[in-house]
Amino acid sequence: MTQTVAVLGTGKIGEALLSGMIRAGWRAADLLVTTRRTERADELRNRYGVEAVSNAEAAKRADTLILAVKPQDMGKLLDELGPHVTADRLVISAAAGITTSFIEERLAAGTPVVRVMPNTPVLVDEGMSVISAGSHATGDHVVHAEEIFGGVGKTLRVPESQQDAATALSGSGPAYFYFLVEAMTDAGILLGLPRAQAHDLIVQAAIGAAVMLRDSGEHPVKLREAVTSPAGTTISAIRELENHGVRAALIAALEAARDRSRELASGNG
Ligand SMILES: NC(=O)C1=CN([C@@H]2O[C@H](COP(=O)(O)OP(=O)(O)OC[C@H]3O[C@@H](n4cnc5c(N)ncnc54)[C@H](O)[C@@H]3O)[C@@H](O)[C@H]2O)C=CC1
Ligand SMILES: O=C(O)[C@@H]1CCC=N1
Repeated sequence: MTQTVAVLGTGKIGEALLSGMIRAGWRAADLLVTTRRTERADELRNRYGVEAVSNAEAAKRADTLILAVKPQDMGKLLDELGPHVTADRLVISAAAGITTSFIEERLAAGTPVVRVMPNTPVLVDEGMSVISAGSHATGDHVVHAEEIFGGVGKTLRVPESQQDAATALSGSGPAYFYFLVEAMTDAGILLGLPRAQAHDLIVQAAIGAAVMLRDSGEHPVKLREAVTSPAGTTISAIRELENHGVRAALIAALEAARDRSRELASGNG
């Protein structure tokens, strides 16, 4: 049976997902998008050949609705969708913080809702999407969400109580690595390297380290120890990282992201 999937609120993550679904073999004819601005709708139509419709139209025509608006816009979107979404639709939310119960309360009784926290590497099919079922979602609904998000990376099921933590680690995760690359590139410049060269060296170190983390099966401590020669360069750097509390800073940063995700649950921001 052909399934129609609509992305509601096709901004950064909505478009990343849409482009990934098309790469994964979804037909543009089976995809719908909604946007707030008509210029954005035209852009998406031209770029992907998908039809842009109103939220109400998407609710009528699509079997699966992926809500990709900001948490602060979710209440308004659900007010708009409420009268049009029947309980035979599957609603998937990608919004940080917003709980499945927040959505269930605003839609027809019994509507299945699945909460997913993806991240931007879905753009290169290396995404991580963390998935939780709401109270009316069945195993089949979760499998359907896994089919959609699994086309653009890995998926992981967690209880919804862990979603705010997963958002801090994985949803926001890529930003921390970009931040590190940016800071390390600055260090390269301080040490006298041209910016472009410093950037390339750090990016390749990051890719090499990431592939080793993924493929070697070794604990990160072991991998770090293999780089850290006695009385060598690496240990001098590690001592400075510890002196400056980088480990504690990262723990505090991720805790703050988790707390912010909890705050967003109200939909008020
Ligand atoms: N950017 C990221 O890395 C990730 C974002 N998310 C979640 O995805 C959601 C969207 O985030 P971004 O894509 O970064 O934001 P964004 O601002 O780029 O996209 C949101 C889009 O929704 C549109 N929109 C708002 N209200 C609408 C309505 N009533 N009807 C139709 N369109 C509407 C906006 O015009 C905008 O284009 C957020 O809830 C965020 O928590 C989740 C994982 C990762
Ligand atoms: O920063 C945010 O709120 C969104 C959710 C996870 C990544 N970006």
